[in-house]
Amino acid sequence: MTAPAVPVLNLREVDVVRDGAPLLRSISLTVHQGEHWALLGSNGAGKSTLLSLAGALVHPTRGTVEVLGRTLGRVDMRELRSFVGHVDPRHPLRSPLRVRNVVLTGLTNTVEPVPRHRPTPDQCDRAERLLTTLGMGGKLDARWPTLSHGQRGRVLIARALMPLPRLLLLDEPATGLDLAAREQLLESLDALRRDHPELATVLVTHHLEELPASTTHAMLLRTGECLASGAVDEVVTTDHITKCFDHPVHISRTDGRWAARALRPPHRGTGS
Ligand SMILES: Nc1ncnc2c1ncn2[C@@H]1O[C@H](COP(=O)(O)OP(=O)(O)OP(=O)(O)O)[C@@H](O)[C@H]1O
Repeated sequence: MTAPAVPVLNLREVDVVRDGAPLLRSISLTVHQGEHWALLGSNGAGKSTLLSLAGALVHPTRGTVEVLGRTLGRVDMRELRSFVGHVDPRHPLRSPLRVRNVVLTGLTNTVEPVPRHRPTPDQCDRAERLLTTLGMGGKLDARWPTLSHGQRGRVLIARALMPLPRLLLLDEPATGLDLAAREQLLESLDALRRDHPELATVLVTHHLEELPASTTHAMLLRTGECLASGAVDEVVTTDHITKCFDHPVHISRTDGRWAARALRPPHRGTGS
């Protein structure tokens, strides 16, 4: 009998308190390889705080957080971080690096290339393959400042994947994208998940329309507490989302994708 795989991420009864304010309360979450979680909730619900725990950027105030089997507080957080892909849409690159070189900075986890670091031919091939999977194969030599927001987002995902992370964290990756760019990004994420079945991902968003069809699980956060968590079709329901956003909405799923529509109060006619 094989031993059960160690979860990629495991939070048990986690509280985060900052300046006396509870940001997360009693959160438990277990993510296994091959699972693709959506973290949903309104502004200030605690999604980014939870993602910071998963990315080994902050410690919990109470409870236990294990990232890739290592317990926060007992490991070198900086080293652990290098095994987690974290896509930050506010990537602070200013120089006109070529796309392939932006992706290679993922190996050193730096914004600019490290002067004496020479990637191997295998690593260069891998950067190209990732960019191709993400639909950027035609832009390998384009310069960073010339890319659109959507193209930058896809390059940053390839960059985060360079060190072969087992966990990829995506903080609102579709924010600010136009319709076509959003759809391309979501298709790229679906393709990535197909090509890397061992990868686990956690994606934060406010918008159900920004969930890739390959999403397998979801957690709903409301003012720092977990409202529902588990298989996506049991969690992303009209009832749960209405409670989560404190607003009456109707949720539908078509061809794998979700849509939310606000319910209006019944129209009162003026006649009779
Ligand atoms: N260092 C801090 N000290 C005090 N409060 C904080 C701190 N960091 C975040 N907060 C507060 O914690 C709450 C949760 O923040 P967080 O960024 O995790 O929410 P979020 O769900 O990601 O929100 P959004 O969707 O708006 O990005 C917010 O009310 C925020 O103002």
